[in-house]
Amino acid sequence: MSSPILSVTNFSKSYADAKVLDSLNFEINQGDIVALLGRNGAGKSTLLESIMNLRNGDQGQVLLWGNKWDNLSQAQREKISFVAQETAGFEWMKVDDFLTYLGGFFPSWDANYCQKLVHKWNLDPKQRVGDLSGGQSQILHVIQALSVKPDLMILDEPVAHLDPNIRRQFLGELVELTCEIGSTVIFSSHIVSDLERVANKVALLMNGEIQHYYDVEELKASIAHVKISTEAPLQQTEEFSSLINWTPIAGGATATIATPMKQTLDEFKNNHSAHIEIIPMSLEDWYLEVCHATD
Ligand SMILES: Nc1ncnc2c1ncn2[C@@H]1O[C@H](COP(=O)(O)OP(=O)(O)OP(=O)(O)O)[C@@H](O)[C@H]1O
Repeated sequence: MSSPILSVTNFSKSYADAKVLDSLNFEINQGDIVALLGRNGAGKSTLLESIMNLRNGDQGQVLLWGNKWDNLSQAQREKISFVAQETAGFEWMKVDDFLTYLGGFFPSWDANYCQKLVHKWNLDPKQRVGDLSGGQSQILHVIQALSVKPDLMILDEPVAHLDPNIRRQFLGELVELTCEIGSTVIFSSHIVSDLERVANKVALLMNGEIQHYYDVEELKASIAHVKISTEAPLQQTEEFSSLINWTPIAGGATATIATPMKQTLDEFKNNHSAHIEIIPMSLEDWYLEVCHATD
């Protein structure tokens, strides 16, 4: 088994009296593309910035390649890309000068790839960084992150301002990069449909902890809505484990389930003379249901 690239152990972080991260545990292996989900204010940026050593925790530790940040080698640090949610600075520089300047800090910088992305995503190399729109500025920082050809990429809502076309192209670049050089990626996003396209893991941050951490394909295969038709309203039964919700209706019940349930459903059908309809569910539906269940 490969050892984790990132391991966060028992990590807590408060701002004044408000505990945002609460004894959080989290690991990422090489080559994973992890989508970090959570409501506004859940603490996603705090977690990503803590991983980047931009925030001090109250307790616990963050290890990258088994080392605390201070013990990382220069070579390891140079292979980490970070795009913050808010980016500012270098407003006076032209796009191409800005990228050339930053590229100088990273030995693995791929200038040809960088130029290709600038062209592909229609940035004007001679435009001033300060004059870029919100979306263009995000593209610029995403290009910077990709051009490092990093081992580890940490992206805080990298696609929030991108139009759907560029969003899809960017997500494609992420996948290519992980295939090409084995990059590991963690990105936060509110666009759940995107994660189905690229992420192989999904982590849901709630109440200061990673409360759900799944392999995306396994999760997709195990979640479903079920509509159970019986003669009378049906109260929740013990037969179903891992229920996300259960609603009795006039002729039976509707439920959302979260584990492979073929055998349970068959047994239930026989025991209760019920008709069961299984309706596939998107990850977005799953996310909304899980959040709703905790309201
Ligand atoms: N520097 C700070 N000082 C005080 N409180 C802060 C600070 N930074 C963040 N917070 C608070 O911590 C909580 C978590 O914020 P954070 O930005 O990490 O959440 P998030 O999940 O990234 O949110 P969003 O999805 O809205 O970007 C919020 O309640 C926020 O107001």
